[in-house]
Order: sequence, then C-alpha cells, then structure tokens
Amino acid sequence: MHFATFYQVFLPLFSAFCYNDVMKKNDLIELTIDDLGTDGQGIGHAEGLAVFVGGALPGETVRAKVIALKKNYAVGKLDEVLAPSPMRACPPCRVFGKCGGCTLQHLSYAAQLQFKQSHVQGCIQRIGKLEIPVNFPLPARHEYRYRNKAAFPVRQNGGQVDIGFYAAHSHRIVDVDDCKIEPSGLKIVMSQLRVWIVKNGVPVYDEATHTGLLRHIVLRENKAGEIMLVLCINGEDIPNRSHLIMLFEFVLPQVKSIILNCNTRQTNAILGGRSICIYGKDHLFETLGGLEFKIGPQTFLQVNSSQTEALYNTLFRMLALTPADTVLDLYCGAGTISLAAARRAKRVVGIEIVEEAVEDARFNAKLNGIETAEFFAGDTAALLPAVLGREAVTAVIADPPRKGLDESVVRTLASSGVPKIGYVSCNPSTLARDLALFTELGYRADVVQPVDMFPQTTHVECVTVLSRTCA
Ligand SMILES: C[S@@+](CC[C@H](N)C(=O)[O-])C[C@H]1O[C@@H](n2cnc3c(N)ncnc32)[C@H](O)[C@@H]1O
Repeated sequence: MHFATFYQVFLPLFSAFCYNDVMKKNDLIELTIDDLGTDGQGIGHAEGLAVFVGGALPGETVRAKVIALKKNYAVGKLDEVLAPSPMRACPPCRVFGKCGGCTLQHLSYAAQLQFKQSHVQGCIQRIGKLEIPVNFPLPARHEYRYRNKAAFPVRQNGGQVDIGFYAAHSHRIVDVDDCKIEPSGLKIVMSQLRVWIVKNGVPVYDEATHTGLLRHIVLRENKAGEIMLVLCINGEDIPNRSHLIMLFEFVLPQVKSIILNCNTRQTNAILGGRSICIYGKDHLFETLGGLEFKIGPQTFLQVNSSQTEALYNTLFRMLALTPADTVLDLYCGAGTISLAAARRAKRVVGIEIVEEAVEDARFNAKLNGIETAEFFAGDTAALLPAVLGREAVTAVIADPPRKGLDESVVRTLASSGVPKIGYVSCNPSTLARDLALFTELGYRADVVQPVDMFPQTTHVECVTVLSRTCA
C-alpha cells in the first residue's frame, strides 16, 4: 500500500496547468484511488485533476459524483465501490460517513497503523526535510470503546433535540446514540439525559442567537467505571434539578458526580470558568502507571487511558532517566508525566499555563506522596529562561499542544545545552518543523515512535528523543 502525500502537494500545482472543461459538477466518474489524504479521504485522478473521495480506499476502483470542481482539484461523493480493497472493513457505527469523528472505520486497523506511519514519515521528510526513521506505530489495546471522555454539543432540530457530534467541517450536529469509541456505559447516561431534557422542556442553546440553556454534555469515565456528568449551560441553573438527580441516583449509581458548568460567553469553547457540583463529588480519580490523579471537569487528561500508560512507558524507555536526573516537564497539565518521571529521577519541575491544572498537579504530588516535584503556572516561553537559569536541568520533556513549540522555546532549550529532550507530540506537522530547528541548533533524533492513541481516526501521537550532537 502506498500512502505518500506527494500527490496532495504536487499534483494540484501540476493540475492547474492541465485544467480543462471535460469534467463537470454532478458528473459520475470512475477512478482508481491511489492514496489517502490527511483527513482519511481517498485520492484518485481524473482528467488531470486530483479527486478527493471520502470513504474510498487506496487500490479501489470507485464511481463518484463530482460535487465540487476547483481550479486544481475536485471533490467526489462516493457513489459505488466497484472493486473493493482487501483492507476495507465494515464500519460498526450507524452514522459513519455522516459524523465528522471517526474517518477511518472503513479501513482495517492494521492498515490504519500503516497509514499513520506513512503520514508521520511524510511530514518528517516533507516539512522537516529530515531522514529520521519512523517506527511502526504501537497499536492501541482497544480498537473501539477506548475514550475516557466525550463532549456532545446539544442543538434543537425542529421538534427534536439532537445530541451528538459535528458533521465534518460544519456546526451541524449528527445525532449519536451510541458512539463506538466511547465507553458503552455512557450510552445509558445519554438516554436518561434525553428523558430529563424532553420531560422538563429544557431550553437548548442556539449558537446564532446566543439564547437557550443547555450547550454541551461532557462525560468522563475512569478505569473503575465511575462517571462524571458535566452539563455546560448558558446560565446558572437548570430546570428540575431533583428530577435529573433522581434519574441517576437510583438507576445509574456509577454516576458519581453531576456538575453544572456555567459558560455564558458567546464562544466555541465548551467549558466556562465556573463549575457547581450538584450531586456527589466534584472530581473522580484515575490510576495511571500505579499513580493516582484527581480529575475535575477542566482537567486535561489523555483520552485513551490504557494507551497513555504505553505512551509514557515509551517516552521513559527512550529517554532513559536516571536517579541523578533533574527533569523539566514543559506543558505538564495535571502532572501525569511529571509525577511518573519523579519516580525515576532526582527532581522534577513542571510548567503549565492553566492555573487549575497546576493546582491539580500539586494536589496529585501530595496524593502520591511525591515531594521531589515542583510546579509553576505560566507560559513556557516566558518562564523557561529563569527556570533553566536556576535549575541544573539534565533532561527536558515537552508535550505541547497541537501548535507545537514556540520558536523561542526551541532556541532557549538549545542554547541551554540540555543533553536530552523527550518530545511528545500530537501533531506530526509541527513535530517535523520543531525537529528541523533542533537539528539546525545541534540536536539529533535517531527515531520517531508513533503511538496510536486514537484508533478509527487519522490522529496519532509521536514520541522522540533529541540528544545533543555538539558540546
Ligand atoms: C498535550 S497537553 C499535555 C499535558 C500533559 N503533559 C499530559 O500528558 O496530560 C498540553 C498542555 O499544555 C498546556 N499549555 C498550552 N499552552 C501552554 C503554554 N504556552 N505554556 C505552558 N503550558 C501550555 C495545556 O494547558 C495542556 O495542559
């Protein structure tokens, strides 16, 4: 199977010269798919144009209806698979292809992993201009039902209330009653919530007018099967609290926490600043690698708990910390990596921009009896020079958000001369960009290890370790 993204980059340029009037909108065309795009759509060619067809796989011959015709590419809607790929799988989800969530359910899991390896390798070569080998991804333990968190937008749709996920590239909601990558326990919670919404005429939020109450439903489940329910509301309270509580107290005792999160701002952000616990505890606990972590409605936690342990173990194996190391954990969230590192090193310092996460990290250190970890709240770029000036750091861990590291962070780390840097990335493009700069500044990464945290989607996490090549 060949998944190179070459065609996505060069063919559109080439196609611009070849554009002709042969293909028209609404035409039915037959084409062979030779590649997968970064969003999981099949890519074939017709009349000198790259044609993107969602749901089609490499090696397949398909018939597609042309639904958009641009100067240098076309978009086709899959009409029929004429010759299916042996890698084709049967998607178990009834809204596959409508919901924008899992775009790879129609591809066998082994082929998904191959696609991810090829995608990461492509980024490293194309964006980073580097020849670092990329290992085959570490497969997830569970291909479905692996997430520990779901955030469902809620919208009125005529006479019915839709709760689900956004369709691809849109704010239209696809109603979902059983998301196959969420734990099955959440399905019954959602059906109880639908009862409460309908019986109490709960007003549903309208994005356009910024009116209505219920915006999002967020559910978290820990490995012990305990559930936290967060209702994100455009207001301060909900109708008939007692009915809601009763629905869960007696029928679903695994719901240990019900929280109202007040978000009255006109924003796409799901959570607002204030949370009010109306039932049970305001947190859950999760166990990762033998350590316990407090989880609140705002806490960042990797969404695939069993694979998080695999990710961290991979990082620690590659970074080879020793009891003599002083570790700086950048973008440390609630301290999950920091505290695991503290058990292997002399001292750990964590930096995180969200104050509540830093409070959680401090709480988690105490909870686990760890006295060798210290946490600072603030922007990494701003705090880094002072922390590096004060601490004799021998190893850095960086697990930044999708946008990767600020250039100043890379430059400050490189000029500090720190001997080893473990980089955990959720975005191969920004990883490749940052590795290129580190390489220019005297560091080398020998290998990139993808870890599949997100089966059925095109997302992939990567771990690599940079070591200093010059004194
Ligand atoms: C991918 S998460 C990693 C969290 C943690 N390492 C973990 O494994 O759970 C990225 C974290 O970076 C934090 N963050 C984002 N921008 C930041 C910045 N400029 N400085 C410090 N932390 C930042 C986010 O709040 C988030 O907790």
